[in-house]
Formats: sequence, C-alpha cells, structure tokens
Amino acid sequence: MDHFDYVDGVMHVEQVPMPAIAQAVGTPVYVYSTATLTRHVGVFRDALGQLDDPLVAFAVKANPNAAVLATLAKLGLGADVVSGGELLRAVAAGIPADRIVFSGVGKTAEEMRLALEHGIFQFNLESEPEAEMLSEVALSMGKRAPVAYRVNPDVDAGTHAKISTGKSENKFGIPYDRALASYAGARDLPGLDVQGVAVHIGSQLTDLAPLEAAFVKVGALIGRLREAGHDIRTADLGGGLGVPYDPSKPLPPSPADYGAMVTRVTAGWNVRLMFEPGRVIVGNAGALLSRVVRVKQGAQAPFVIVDAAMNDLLRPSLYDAWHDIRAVEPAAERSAANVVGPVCETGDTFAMHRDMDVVEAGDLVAFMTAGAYGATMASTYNSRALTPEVLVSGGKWAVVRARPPIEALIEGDSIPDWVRD
Ligand SMILES: Cc1ncc(COP(=O)(O)O)c(C=O)c1O
Ligand SMILES: N[C@@H](CCCC[NH3+])C(=O)O
Repeated sequence: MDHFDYVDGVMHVEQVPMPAIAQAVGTPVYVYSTATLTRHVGVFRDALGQLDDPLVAFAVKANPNAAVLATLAKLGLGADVVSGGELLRAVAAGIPADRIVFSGVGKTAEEMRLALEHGIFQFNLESEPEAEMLSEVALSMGKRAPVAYRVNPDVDAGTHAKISTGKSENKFGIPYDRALASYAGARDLPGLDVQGVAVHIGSQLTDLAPLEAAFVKVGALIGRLREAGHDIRTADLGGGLGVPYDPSKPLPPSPADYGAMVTRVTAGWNVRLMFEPGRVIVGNAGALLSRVVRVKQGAQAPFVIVDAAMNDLLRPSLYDAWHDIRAVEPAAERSAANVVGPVCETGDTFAMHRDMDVVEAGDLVAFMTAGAYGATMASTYNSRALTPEVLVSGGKWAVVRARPPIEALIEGDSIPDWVRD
C-alpha cells in the first residue's frame, strides 16, 4: 500500500510509526499521507498528459479537510464543489475560483450568488428550473453565469446502486434525449453563458466500458449542439474511477488506462476537458487508525470490538463496502473474526468472517483506503465525538483536525426555560 508500510513489524505512514500517532492523539483517528496524495496527483496528471490544459477539479466531498485541500491546491488542482460550504472550504484552502466547478441538483439562490461573487469557472446545471433560477440570480448581479448542463446518459455504471448516478431513474442531470431542447431553453436565458457539457455516471467504477459509452454519447451531443449553433468550449467528464480496496480482487483500471481511453474517445472534440476525480486522489492516501477495545466470543467467530464505529467510517454499513483491516503490529497468526464498533446498531459492522491478523484488546488496527468518503461522512451518532485527522509528510506529522470535546456536542444544544420549568 502506498506509503503505509511495515518497518520492523510496525506499520508506518511514510516515516512515522502509527503507534506514535495513536499515543499522542488517541483513537480512532484518520491518518493521511502527503506523499501518497502527491503521487496520485502526478499519476492522474501523467495519465492526461496528451490533453491540452485539462482542468482537474478535485471532488471536495471525498475529503474536504483544509490541509488536504491546501496540499492539492499547491499541486495545482481545482475543486468540484456541491455546496456553498464546499466552495468556501476550497477558496479558504487557496484553490483559485477559476478552477472551481459547482455540481449538484439542489443549488440554492444563495449558493448561486456566492459562487457568482467568487467568479467560479463553471456551474454544472442539473435541471431547467435550476437554469432559470441561476439566470435570474446572475442578472440581478449584473453578471452572466458560465454553465454546462450535466446530461444523464442512461448508462449503467456497474457499481453499487447507491453510488450510481447515470441511469435515467437517478436524480442527476437532464435526460439525454431532451438535451437539445434544454440547451435551446438555456440559450434564451440572458443570465447564462452556455459553454459546455458535463457527465458523471457514478463512483468506484471498476470497468471503463460504461464510462466510454457515456463519453461517446457526450461527443455525439457536442456535435449536435454545435450544429444547433451552441458554442461548446468545455466538456466535464466527471470522476468515478475506482480504487483497489480488496487485494484479492482484480485491480480496477489504472489512471493510465483511463487517460488513454479518454484521449482516444475525445480526439477531435476541440474543447477544454475537465475532470472531477475524488476517490482516486485521496482513497489510498488515508487510513482509519483504531484500537481494539475487547474481543468477545461469538457463535461462529470472535467479535473484535474496536473503538471506531459506523459514525467514523460509514461505508461498510451504507454500501457493504470492503476495507482491508490490518494489525498495526501483526502477530504471526491469522484467523477469522467479525470486526464491529461500539454503536448500538447491527449495521455497525466492518467485516464478518474476515480472515485477518489475530488481535487482542489494546492492539491497534488500521482500516485501509479510508482517505475518501471517510471523515467527511462521519457523524456524532451515539454522541461520539467527530474523528480527528492527522496529516503526515515524511517524518513530520500534524493534527489537521482536533477531536472536539464531548462538552462541545452537549453545549451545542440549548434547553428553553419552558422545558426546564
Ligand atoms: C458530480 C460528481 N463529480 C465527482 C465525483 C467524484 O467521484 P469519485 O470520488 O468517484 O471520483 C462525484 C461523486 O461520485 C460526483 O457526484
Ligand atoms: N460516498 C460514496 C461515494 C459517493 C460519491 C458521491 N457522488 C462512497 O463512499 O463510496
């Protein structure tokens, strides 16, 4: 695994031993590697090396930590945001507005105004009423908003149903078959400058064929739009490239395979290409470090109860997602175990009958490939504090989000006098 390696039997993140972080910060804690982030950005960029000035806009939802965003900003990435909050985070981390694209089906007038004030590169519109609202907001500010329509190509991405976005029954984008009519409507809206087409069919894609099918449809649409007189200058191909979670499974397509396919399919489009990768940049750059609270006997296999739970890493309970679970200081033996958290839900289960390093109470374990959609999806369910985050670079490390005290959670609520009386 990238920069998460064993040195003398102890897992290190770059040059920092995991137990040192656990000791200082406590567990559970997310740990990120700057070297992996840097390597992934380089690999993705190299994969697009044949393209002319592509805009790589990191999908902030995958990991919005300020230090992670600032690292990616320094490496020249833009941002794909889906809320005013993500927009402000991206700007605060130093991502220039002319590298920011705003996606999402529910942008409010207030969020539109904020994005227009900042002068973002593109709004990806997902419906005709949204286009009308944005035009009005832009006009009221004396501006024209640069837009693309996100088209729904009705392609099955072949991923988990909850993270598929490109089928006609999904809420995302405008129907492909109505696209010409929608674009004609947008051209008549004086507050819009129609500049592009966007598509994103889902996440954790392990096959390039559905992506290629979607991109081919986008290419055909660009041709038809130009025939209809639209000046199409951008094509946003979204994100979605999968990463390896389970080392026993075939590897997903590499960024190089993806880049070669994109280069081939988009030849002659004559647009600025845009990309919104999330997981492929940050997924393997992070691990969730947790301590075993106790091991209890189970009917079939022992339950390893760890101090991380579904509120810290939701993916296994939400999508039955598989994360590799490794002992930080593995003993020689392995055996089957059920790994669960302390939350009062049966779904608070990270793995059942998992063949893994034998661990006992007090041992540290690492949930691998947790840099994407990990901390960002955490909650305070069961009144558990939000998980802290640590960023490592070489031999240095820093807490980049502290664990809030539980008192802050309690004090966040207020009790009206009439309840106390
Ligand atoms: C519009 C949009 N762009 C980009 C992404 C990032 O996807 P991924 O993390 O799979 O690369 C997502 C999430 O699926 C998305 O909804
Ligand atoms: N949260 C999902 C990905 C959703 C992508 C957002 N469009 C995951 O953990 O896999």
